[in-house]
Amino acid sequence: MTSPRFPSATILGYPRIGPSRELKRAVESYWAGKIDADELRSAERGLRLASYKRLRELGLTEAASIPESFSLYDQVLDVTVLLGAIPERFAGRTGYDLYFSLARGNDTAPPQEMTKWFDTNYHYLVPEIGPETPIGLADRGVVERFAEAREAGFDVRPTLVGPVTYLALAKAADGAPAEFSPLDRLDDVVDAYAELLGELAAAGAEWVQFDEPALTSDNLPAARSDLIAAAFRAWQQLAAVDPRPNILVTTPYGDASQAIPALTQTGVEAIHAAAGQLAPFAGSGVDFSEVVLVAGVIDGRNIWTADLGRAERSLQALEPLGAAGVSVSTTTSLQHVPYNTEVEKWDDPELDANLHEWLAFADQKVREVVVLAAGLTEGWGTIADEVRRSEDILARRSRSAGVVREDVRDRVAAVDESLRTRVEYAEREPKQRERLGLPPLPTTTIGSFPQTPQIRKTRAAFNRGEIDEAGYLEAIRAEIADVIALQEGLDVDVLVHGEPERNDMVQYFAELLEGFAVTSQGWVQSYGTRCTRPSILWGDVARTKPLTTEWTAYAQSLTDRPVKGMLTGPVTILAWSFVRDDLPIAQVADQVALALRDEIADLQAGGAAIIQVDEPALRERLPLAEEEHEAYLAWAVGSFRLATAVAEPSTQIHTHLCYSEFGQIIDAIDALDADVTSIEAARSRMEILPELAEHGYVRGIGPGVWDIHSPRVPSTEELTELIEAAVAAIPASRVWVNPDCGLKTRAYPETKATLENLVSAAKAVRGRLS
Ligand code: MET
Ligand SMILES: [Zn+2]
Repeated sequence: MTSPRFPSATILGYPRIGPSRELKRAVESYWAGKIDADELRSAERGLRLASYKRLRELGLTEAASIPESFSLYDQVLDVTVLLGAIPERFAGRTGYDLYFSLARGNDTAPPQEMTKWFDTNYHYLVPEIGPETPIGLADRGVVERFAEAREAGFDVRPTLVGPVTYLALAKAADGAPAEFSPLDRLDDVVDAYAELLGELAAAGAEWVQFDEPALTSDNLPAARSDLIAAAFRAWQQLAAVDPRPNILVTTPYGDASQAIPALTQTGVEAIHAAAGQLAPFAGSGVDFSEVVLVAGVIDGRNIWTADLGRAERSLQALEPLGAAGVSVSTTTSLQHVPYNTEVEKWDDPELDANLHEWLAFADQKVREVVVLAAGLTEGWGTIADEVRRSEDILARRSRSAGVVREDVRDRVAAVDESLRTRVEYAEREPKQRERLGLPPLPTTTIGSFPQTPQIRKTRAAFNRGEIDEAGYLEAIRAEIADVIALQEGLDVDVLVHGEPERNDMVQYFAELLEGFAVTSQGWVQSYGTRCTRPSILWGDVARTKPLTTEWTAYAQSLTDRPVKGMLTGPVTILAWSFVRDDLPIAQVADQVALALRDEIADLQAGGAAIIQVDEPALRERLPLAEEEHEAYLAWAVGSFRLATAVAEPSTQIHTHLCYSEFGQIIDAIDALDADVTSIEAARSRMEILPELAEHGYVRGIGPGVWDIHSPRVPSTEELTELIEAAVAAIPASRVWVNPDCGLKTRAYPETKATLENLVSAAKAVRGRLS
């Protein structure tokens, strides 16, 4: 076999939302009926071509080096449409109507479920596959986009989710037999992909990329060894298709070591993995002589300027493998980082200068890849200046003020187990019961109340300097007063202040703590048209002023009912930020935990009887490799406990988790040692409860009875049933009644109506208990 040439430099994927979120605006305008389908089509096309042009300018000039990684909404949804694997409730729909119905539902059909993509904060739409689901080559978008690019003068590399990963992420369709697994349909998917390969070859595609991150995860329903065996079979079959383009199979996110030997035997021309996972195969006997190794050396998920010297060494370490070729790439798609640091301006001039050189967003990362590829192909001497420059930046970064603070380091070093330990729950419980005097099945909400357009406008006006601080504080106070009055009127037992002062539950804290920077343009797609701006944790974390006490105290001054203090926990603050790479994560987490600990101490001193510390990201960051679970959960749980163990026995600590399949982390949830835990449960109709009961979880639990992801108002009867299901599984004395999550994305009409029903339902069940 002759070894086909793979471009020396590439990336696995590029952000697609648009540098100024143009895609978001176009799609939302289409939904709102402000632009028509033709206008949306031309907006999409414009964005794709602009990306290719930009990537070429940045140095991806070889044929097939630019990935065609655009998606209008989600890359998994794209494959569902490609395969025509459409659940029956969407029958008869086509085009944009079908695509967006699958994503968002319509009058008659609820959307496909959404869940997190591997260990990232990106959400994909879960395919629903049954024994009868149609699967074939139903859509030619991939081929059309290749032709569109070629017509505009770009030789791109079509990129799509691979067959095994697609099915591994699917769930069994409703009504499928119990023993059915979506992976049973692998042959059908492979047939469709084989046909696609033929069409891409006919269109002139030289390379095509298939992403198979499922092969790096132990957290999927199928065992990793089964996934690797399935991939071996699928890729052997696809490699046998003739004619076809050359195939690159990628294995981003987790550790691909287990999958690599099998992939080398399939006949595909190129394999991508992180360089550090490839190098240990030197001398292993695995034969790489027939494959090109596309080595991930630039981290696709962090935002730090790379150490090019280190990257150079990790590329050199691949030489002994004797591969048919080595190319330079990113570890993952760049869809997880913002576009370009150059458009940022940080408010502190010193930080501004520093961060610009310390940070690499997508465009800067493309440059790093291109530089390294030049070193690899033209000799390392040719990039010596760039390597030195990157090393100088890293040296300056490590010496910069605020990166290391002795006071913070000393305090973390002095932490011992006693600081993470409260007295026994058995001792806390009666004290809290007496102090709070709550009825059985107490009602509460998760924290945020609707963020009305009015609040958003006020915040924007404040940020633009159009209203002064006094005016802003007054507006927020008025909002808090309304929310307190509303909850009292509804007869909710434990109140919240509603979080109107928070734009985002992580950014709010990042703005107030030392060691963080927030961006103004650093948008990253979370799902569909939703984007977040992750904060950047660059230095040692310290709390130099209270974070929330003022709002909580004000809210409490308005009512005799308990108002919960409301904080975001250390794991979630880290998970939804870009975290420094120069300090072990466990220490970073403890720094954040100590800052929160001081806040909890202040809230407590101010009289707060209940403090909630949210950890919705606990499950999301569970490492993909099973052998790393224990270490992760140890620091995650440890940091939560360090923050919260400052609470007196009579102070009730709540936590809130959502979006999660809890099974794998039930021990960890227990180990958090919170007095009350609220969890998402409505969508799964309380499925989690028997599991919790079996586990022997003895503290308070608030299974969400209201799915807040849609504006639907559940009836009192429906809510009553769910509460009854809860008290059937768990002793009533421990059950709390609350929604699944915060209400900030909801509007007031459905919020009022549902809370009214929720309080009535709790009272009805309460009445039956006594
Ligand atoms: C994603 S979890 C959200 C928790 C937060 N306290 C809220 O109510 O919005
Ligand atoms: Zn939540």
